[in-house]
Amino acid sequence: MLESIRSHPRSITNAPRQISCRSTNASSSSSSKIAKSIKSVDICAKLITDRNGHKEVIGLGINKALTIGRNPERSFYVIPDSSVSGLHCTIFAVRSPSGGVIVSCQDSSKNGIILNGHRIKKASVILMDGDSLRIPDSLTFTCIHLWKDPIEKVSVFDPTPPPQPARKHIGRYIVTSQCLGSGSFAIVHLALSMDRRCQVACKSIRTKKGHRDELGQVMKEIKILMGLNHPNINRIYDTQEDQNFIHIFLQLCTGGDLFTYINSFTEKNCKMEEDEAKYITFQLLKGLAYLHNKSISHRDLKPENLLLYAPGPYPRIQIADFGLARPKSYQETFNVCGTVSYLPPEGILALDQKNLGYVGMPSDCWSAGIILYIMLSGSHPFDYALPSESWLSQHASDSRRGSHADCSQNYLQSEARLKERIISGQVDFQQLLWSKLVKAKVLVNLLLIHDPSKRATVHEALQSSWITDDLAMLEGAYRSRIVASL
Ligand SMILES: Nc1ncnc2c1ncn2[C@@H]1O[C@H](COP(=O)(O)OP(=O)(O)OP(=O)(O)O)[C@@H](O)[C@H]1O
Repeated sequence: MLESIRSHPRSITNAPRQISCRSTNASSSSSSKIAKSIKSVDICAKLITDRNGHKEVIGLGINKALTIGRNPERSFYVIPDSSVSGLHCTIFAVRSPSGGVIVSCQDSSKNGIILNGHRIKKASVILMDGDSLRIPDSLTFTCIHLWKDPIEKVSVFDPTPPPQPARKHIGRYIVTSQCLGSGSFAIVHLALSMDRRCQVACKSIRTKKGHRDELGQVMKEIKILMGLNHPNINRIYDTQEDQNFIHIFLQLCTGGDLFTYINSFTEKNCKMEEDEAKYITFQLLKGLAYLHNKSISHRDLKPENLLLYAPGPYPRIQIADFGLARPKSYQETFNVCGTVSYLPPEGILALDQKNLGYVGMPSDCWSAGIILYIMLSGSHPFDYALPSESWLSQHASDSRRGSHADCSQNYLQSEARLKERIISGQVDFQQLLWSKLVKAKVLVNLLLIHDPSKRATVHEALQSSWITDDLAMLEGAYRSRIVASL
C-alpha cells in the first residue's frame, strides 16, 4: 500500500465513492427519489451545482469523497469539458471534533478552482454556507449548505444561496463564524489572511483581567513557536491581541483531528491498517525529532492534538496545540501538565506528589507510544477496564460532552485506576491482533519503558525495525505527498 501511495500520489481518491443524490430538475418526484436514496446514508451537506443553467443537488456523506473531473475512471461527478482536469477536485465532509461538520475541497487540477472569486491551486480549503466554488468555464457550486436535520432538508431543492455567515476584521485577517473546534482554553474559527491570500485558523484565547504576567508568558512562548517550520508541525503565523482575547493565527488543517479519524474506523467496526499507522507514526516521530532537536518538548501529545492537514486516507498529520510546550532551557524539569491518559509514570507521580518535576522529551515519547497503540488496536494500553474497542467511543462522547473536567465519583475512580496501571507499567497486549504485529509491539514497548532514562528517544524510535524495514517506502511517500506539496 505504501508503495502504491508513492507511485500514485492521488490514490487518496480510492476512498469509497460518494453515494450522492442527484436531481436533474427541481421536480417533486426527483425530490422524493432523493429522499429515498439518502435514507441509509449519513448525509451532512448538499451542493447545488449549476452547469450552464442546468441545476443539480448533490448530497454529501460523512467521510465520503466526492470526486469531480473529466475522467470517469477517477471521478464520480464527470464533466466532459476540455478545461476540466482528469480529477479536478475532491469534496470531503468530515466530522469536526466538536460534533459539527467540516466540508472541504482539495484542488488537484491544472487550472485551479475559484472560491468566492479567488483562485485556489493545489490546496485544500474549507467551504462555508453560501460559498461559491467555480471550475472555470464549466461548473459552479452555487452553495454549500450544512444542516442539523439533513434527511429532511437535503430533499428540498432550493437553489437560493443562504446568506454569508458573519465575519469580523482582526488586523489583516477576516475571521468567519465557522467554528473549527474548541478546547478547554480556546475556540478556533476559520479565517482569511488578506496578506497570504489563503484560509487560516484563528485560535482565540480569552485573557483574564489582571493577569498581565501570564499574558506576557503566553506571548513569549508564542514567539518561540513562531520560529518553527516543519511539514508536521502546525505553524503559527501571527498573533493579535484585543481587550479580551489573544488571537493566534495558525496554518489551517482541513481534515479534523486524529482522534476523530481513528474513531471513524471503530464506528465502521474496523481498524486502521498497520501501514497507515506506520505512515502516521513516521510523521509524528519526524515532527517530534525536529522539536526535540531544538530542545522543545510538547508535553500534551494526544490524538486530539494531531491534526489532519487534509482529509482522506494516509493523511499528512501536524502536531498542534503548543499551549504547554516549553524549550528545555527554561528549566530542566517541568511542573506536570497534560492529559492523564497520555502521561508517563513519572508524570503521574509528579502529579500526585505535586512538587516533583519531570522531563518533557521522554514524556513526549511515552505519549507517542500510547498514540501508536491506540491507532493499531482502537483501545488504550492501560485503560482496559472497558471492553476493548469501546474505549474510543467512550472517550469520544466524553470529550464531546466536555467531561474531561468531570469530577464525578465514577470519573475519579476510573482515573485513579488508570493512574495505578500506568505506574505499575502493565501494558495490555491481550488482544489477538498483537500476535500479528510483532515489530510494532517492540516499538510500543520501547516507547512505554517505565524508566524515562531508558525509554526510547525519538531518534531511537525512528531506528526501530518496524520503521526501518519500510524506510525507503516511507521516505518516498513522505517526499511525494508532503515535501512535494510545500
Ligand atoms: N490549525 C487548525 N486548523 C484547523 N482546526 C484547528 C486548528 N487548531 C485547532 N483546531 C481545532 O480546534 C480545536 C481546539 O483547539 P486546541 O486543541 O488548540 O484548543 P485548546 O483549548 O488549547 O485545547 P486543549 O483543551 O487540548 O488545551 C482542535 O481540537 C481542532 O479541532
